[in-house]
Amino acid sequence: MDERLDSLLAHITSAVNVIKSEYAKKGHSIPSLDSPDIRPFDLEEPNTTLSDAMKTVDAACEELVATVVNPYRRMVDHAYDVVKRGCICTVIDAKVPTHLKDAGEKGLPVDALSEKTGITPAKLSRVLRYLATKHIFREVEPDVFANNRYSMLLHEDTPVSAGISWFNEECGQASTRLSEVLRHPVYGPSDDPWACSLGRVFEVPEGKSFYWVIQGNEYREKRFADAMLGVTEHVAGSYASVYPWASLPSNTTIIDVGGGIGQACVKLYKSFPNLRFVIQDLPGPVEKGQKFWSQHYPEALDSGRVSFESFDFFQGPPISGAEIYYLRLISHNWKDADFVKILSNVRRAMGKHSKLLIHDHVLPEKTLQPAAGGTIQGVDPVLMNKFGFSIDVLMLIFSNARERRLQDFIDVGKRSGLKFNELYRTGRADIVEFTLEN
Ligand SMILES: C[S@@+](CC[C@H](N)C(=O)[O-])C[C@H]1O[C@@H](n2cnc3c(N)ncnc32)[C@H](O)[C@@H]1O
Repeated sequence: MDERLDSLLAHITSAVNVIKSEYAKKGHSIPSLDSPDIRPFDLEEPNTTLSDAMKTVDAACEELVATVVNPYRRMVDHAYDVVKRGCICTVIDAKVPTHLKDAGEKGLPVDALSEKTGITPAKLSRVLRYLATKHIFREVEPDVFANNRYSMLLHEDTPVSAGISWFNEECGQASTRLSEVLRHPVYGPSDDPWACSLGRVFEVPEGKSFYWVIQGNEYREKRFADAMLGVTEHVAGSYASVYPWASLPSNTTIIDVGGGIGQACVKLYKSFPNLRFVIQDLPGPVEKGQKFWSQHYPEALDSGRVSFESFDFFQGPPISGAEIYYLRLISHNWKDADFVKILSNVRRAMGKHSKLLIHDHVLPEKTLQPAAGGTIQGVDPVLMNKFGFSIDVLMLIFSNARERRLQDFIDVGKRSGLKFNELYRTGRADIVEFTLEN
């Protein structure tokens, strides 16, 4: 056991040195937790070296803690996650990070925050103090709180806050039903989206999915679109730099299938003038997407480089004959049979030279086997293989679907008449490229 502990400590030290040197290349040190300012790598795409080092620290510290602390205490700590969830919901709903923004590093006394939020000072103080112990907010002096690097992400203007609010409310409620649903004689064995935990919480009718819950509900639809803006960027990895977008010919058209409000296209639009984009989704997201782009990038719509078109990927193919069909974070929402329907519809639109890109988590074949990739020297492959499993279970809760291994993607591709071409590792969700089988 001592050997494993020594190895974990060595991995942590070496990975932290990699992180320090990546910041140093940008002329910075690793930002202090107290700083609410935006720092390098907060917004830009992480490179794979940095993201592998961060993953290593994350997984190694978790294993280290699990090894050395009292298991009883640790298990109870896991149960205390419900406390964290309740407190995070409270500060988002009461807009605490927004109220603290102008107060800067000095922060605000809890009495002043109480006036703004309507929450009793003594109770608000306990919520904020607990979160401060988890490095979300800072207690500057007794009963005076300030934003820090983490609480700033919960500010109402950040898409991350919409994502967390969505996670906490819709997925949070659904997760409390997981045990009951998995043991239910009808819902348990089913792999239909309506029969999952979230489906049962929101009474989704047979044949429908989570998207039925939000369709036409202005608040839920907008929050989901905003959530995807922040959450999907976080899981997308270095997709703009890893895939050879720049080498695609001028005027290459990307069809972003189920592209929401076109969030994945923003970065590509800004970085690659050779690309044009058609974002296809259900009517609600399409309408919100048109609004979003006309507000932030009107020239994209005016020039015709970005356009929107409603469609239902179960009912028919997207626009035909484009060079690239791009499906980001679509596959993990659907069971194999449904995903094959979607892919088969996309295949009908593809030409001889079209490529189809599935951008989603690619799970390791086995968690306890060396991962493919791992770009930092001395990286422990077993530590690197721990990621992707929380979102896999989230998909079970959310839609009875799952994350897939590379072989699973190759199999569903084959069933849809598609041939696997190449895997592009991005450090988070990866890109799997297919072409037509014949
Ligand atoms: C998890 S989101 C991913 C959005 C976007 N691709 C991204 O990566 O940010 C799934 C998207 O699939 C869309 N979608 C769900 N059902 C659909 C359907 N039947 N036809 C077309 N789009 C659909 C949703 O509206 C949503 O925008």
